[in-house]
Amino acid sequence: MPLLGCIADDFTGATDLASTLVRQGMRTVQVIGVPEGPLPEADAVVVALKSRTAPVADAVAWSLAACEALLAAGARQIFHKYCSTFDSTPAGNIGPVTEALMKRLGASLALACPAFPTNGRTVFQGHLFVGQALLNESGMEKHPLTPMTDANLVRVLAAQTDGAVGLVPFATVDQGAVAIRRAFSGLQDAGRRHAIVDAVTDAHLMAIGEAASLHPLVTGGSGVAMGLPENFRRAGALPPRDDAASLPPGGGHAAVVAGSCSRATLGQIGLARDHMPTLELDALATPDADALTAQALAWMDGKLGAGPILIAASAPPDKVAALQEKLGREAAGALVEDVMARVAEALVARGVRRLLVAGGETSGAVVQKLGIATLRIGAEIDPGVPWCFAEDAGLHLALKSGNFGTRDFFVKAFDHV
Ligand SMILES: Nc1ncnc2c1ncn2[C@@H]1O[C@H](COP(=O)(O)OP(=O)(O)O)[C@@H](O)[C@H]1O
Ligand SMILES: O=C(O)[C@@H](O)C(=O)COP(=O)(O)O
Repeated sequence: MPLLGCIADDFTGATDLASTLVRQGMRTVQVIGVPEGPLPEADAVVVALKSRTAPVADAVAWSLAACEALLAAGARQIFHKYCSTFDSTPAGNIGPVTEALMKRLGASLALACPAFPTNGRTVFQGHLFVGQALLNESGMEKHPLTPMTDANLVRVLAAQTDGAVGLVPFATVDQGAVAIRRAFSGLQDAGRRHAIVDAVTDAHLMAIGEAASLHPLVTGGSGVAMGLPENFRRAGALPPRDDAASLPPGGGHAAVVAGSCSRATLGQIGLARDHMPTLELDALATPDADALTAQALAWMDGKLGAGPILIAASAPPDKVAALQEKLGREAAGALVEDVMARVAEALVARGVRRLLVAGGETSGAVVQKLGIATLRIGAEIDPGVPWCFAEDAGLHLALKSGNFGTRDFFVKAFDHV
């Protein structure tokens, strides 16, 4: 019976969260899509949805169905995981999904904290920073699907929900769990339904987690989940675990599939070009899924075996914008996702058993195409990106958030499996 039931709005985010929970001593399993049968035995179950950019009604319906399955399995607390860069549109989906879960769980206030200090995401006076830059000057303002043009999270969340949004500021968070809990009560009394919570350090995240021990719903990035396992340990519900991150040894061919257009991923591709056979598909020159897939299939034959290979569709903002102008934002994304999913399927059919996918939506498309049902979580390559094992497919998978990982990530990742 899981103690913590988690609903993640994309697949890289789900492995990021699962990895955090494993590090904090919870046996954690990631389930792909709304669970249909009985849930695997674990301390925490993370349901990975591809709901970040889905229509609001779909995102709400899938999240509620996932919540239902987690509650039926016995989960005592629900965690709604979204991106540490608060990726969303004015329509949602962070606000509407949170509201729907609050109603289902009878929660009168939900905290919202995307901070992930280890990866440079901090929240101060309600403003989200990526490194030293405000969110809207971090490159995220050019994201292909969820451009983030405002760093003021109180304002961003308020645009997505009718529920009033308040702030628990740094000065309160820095005083610890008791002060934070008092601030939650104050906001609730003042009629707020949502509380953006500042956090600059892991100690802040631990204190926020402690203050939320009795909240039926917690929302945020993987960082704020860090403080939740300790609540269960304190209550005597979570025994010590020491084998949480072991996976079977990896083998077979190795490949990277990249569909993220983030600054970090573009840099990683730039470095990997000098280290592995690399194909860069040009979706703008060939805006046709069948033709792009055929190019990739023709190229990969004969390349597999000696070491990892890389196939990328990633492009800089001007080329992404040009393709979107031609096809529309969603159609452009969907076209490239379809190509990358078919490329991944072909790679696996040719013996790839260690597959690294860059990009959240891209990972969702790939994992769905491969028909994977569950993932076991292993050790991290870099913060937020673990190797995982898909038992049903006999496949090691790493799902890299576009923004995560050092510049040599694609090269070093295969030393870890
Ligand atoms: N050359 C391109 N032109 C337009 N869109 C692209 C291109 N390459 C990738 N994309 C799309 O950009 C989106 C990137 O999102 P995602 O995979 O979530 O990456 P990230 O993790 O960086 O957010 C996907 O929908 C992908 O299909
Ligand atoms: O919280 C994060 O930053 C990640 O876990 C995440 O959600 C990544 O999303 P993508 O950048 O779309 O991969």
